[in-house]
Amino acid sequence: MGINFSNFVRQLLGKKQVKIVMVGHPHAGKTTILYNLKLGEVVTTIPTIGFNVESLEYNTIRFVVWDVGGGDKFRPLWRHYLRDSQGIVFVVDCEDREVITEVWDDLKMMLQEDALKDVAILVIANKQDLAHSMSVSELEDKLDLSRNLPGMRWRIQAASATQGYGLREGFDWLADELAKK
Ligand SMILES: Nc1nc2c(ncn2[C@@H]2O[C@H](COP(=O)(O)OP(=O)(O)OP(=O)(O)O)[C@@H](O)[C@H]2O)c(=O)[nH]1
Ligand SMILES: [Mg+2]
Repeated sequence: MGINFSNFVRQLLGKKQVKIVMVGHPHAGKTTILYNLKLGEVVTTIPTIGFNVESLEYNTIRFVVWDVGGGDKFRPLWRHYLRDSQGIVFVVDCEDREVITEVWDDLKMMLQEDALKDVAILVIANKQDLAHSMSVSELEDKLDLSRNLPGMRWRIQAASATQGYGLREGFDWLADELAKK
């Protein structure tokens, strides 16, 4: 029979639900991304105090996406949000070449935790619509993901949350990776 048993059970029980946590520097575009994917439109945002959480439906998966404020006050709390997540979306404002290192150093430390060794990491190289933004290859050099995340699943996706491109491709990759487990 061609039917896979776990898919069959899933059809009976409903979609597989996974927790995704979106982190990044303040102003990187996390909330804009969340609501673009949820509502299909660009909403006016204010800096997130605490978090927003929304569910997004994919074919066989329901993402529960936590968009956590990037401000200094909230960054120490990322670790708690990340703890039981299956996917991490790291959003980078590619127009800003200075701030990335500091946030990446924090996140790299958190990713050392054993509980996170199986997470899939989607890096959104956001604000590609701006003339002087870093390209994907420049960002890849800066983050040095192969060296910093040995053995982990990751992808860098060029995107513009305000223009609406790149987001679907990135989250499709995440859904494919997480459907495998
Ligand atoms: N040009 C451009 N602007 C963007 C893009 N994505 C987001 N923005 C703008 O960047 C600003 C900050 O976006 P937010 O989504 O609030 O950023 P955030 O990462 O949620 O910030 P915090 O909640 O403070 O952590 C807003 O003015 C957005 O319209 C993009 O792809 N291109
Ligand atoms: Mg926000």
